[in-house]
Amino acid sequence: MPTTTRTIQIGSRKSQLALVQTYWVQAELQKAHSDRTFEVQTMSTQGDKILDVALAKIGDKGLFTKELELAMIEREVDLAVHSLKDLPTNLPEGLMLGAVTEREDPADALVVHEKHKDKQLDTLPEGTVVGTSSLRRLAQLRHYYPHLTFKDIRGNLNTRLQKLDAGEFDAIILAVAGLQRLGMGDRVHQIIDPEISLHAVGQGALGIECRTDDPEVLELFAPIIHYPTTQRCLAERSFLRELEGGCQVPIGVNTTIDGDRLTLKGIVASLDGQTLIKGDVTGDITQPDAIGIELAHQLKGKGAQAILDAITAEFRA
Ligand SMILES: NCc1[nH]cc(CCC(=O)O)c1CC(=O)O
Repeated sequence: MPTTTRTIQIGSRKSQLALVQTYWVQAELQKAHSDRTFEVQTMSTQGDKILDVALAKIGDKGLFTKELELAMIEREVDLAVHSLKDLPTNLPEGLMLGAVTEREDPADALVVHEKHKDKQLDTLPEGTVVGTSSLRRLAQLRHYYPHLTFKDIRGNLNTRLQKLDAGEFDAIILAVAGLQRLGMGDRVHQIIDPEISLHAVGQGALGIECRTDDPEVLELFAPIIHYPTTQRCLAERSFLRELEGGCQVPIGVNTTIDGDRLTLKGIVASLDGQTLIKGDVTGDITQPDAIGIELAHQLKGKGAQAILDAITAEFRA
């Protein structure tokens, strides 16, 4: 009689979005492995605690993941569910990206105050105040809509929506996926065309992090891994890693699959929105890392490094 089957502990941030995502993974794992028990443990991360400083200034590397990673290394939890976009491309020694689940729409959305409900990005009036904390969104939108005024906004999704509805902002930019997962898909006013703004690396996908030395846990992921999403996200993450950028640099991507070919489009933008360096690479879907590296080299050849160096210098100052 197997009376000592190990209970699998899942770590999660406490934000509403993190909890929805974690409970979804817990339920999927439970469905696939009815003989096992999965428990959720929640914890606050640095990124949840520091709310008064612009994200770009505190340096984002692992801001939302560090406490969870420590808990995994100390074996208090066995896996952690992240918005893949918040998971750094280089993980601590002993931890790995064990699974990527099926992606939601990875695009960004315009969400507007009621008074602008008949407007779109290109019809919002001069001086409209648009809230975003993402340099990537800022740089790309500034390029195409220089008449808009961009202002930093922090806090979880609900806080941001409250600030918008209270009139602190005329509009805000959020990930479509986050709104959909929280059952607020009706707040998506306009899905931003990838021709205007490329999304963040890993946006819309969940990444499950675990210990490299725990095959028992790794095996549990097989039924919830989504292969096309995984290959797309591995290419996106390889591109970002090669450019040595975190999620708070103006780097955007878009990936598509056609048969066994994967196309990765990428952009590196200057903060003022003046310079956009774009490119794309198509390769074999089984070689996502090589595709990402090739695109990074292509964009560096077109001047991307100078933009990234200037941004690093600005935020160190
Ligand atoms: N940086 C915060 C964050 N991390 C993941 C999401 C949304 C869901 C996702 O992209 O998977 C968001 C909010 C947002 O960017 O609007």
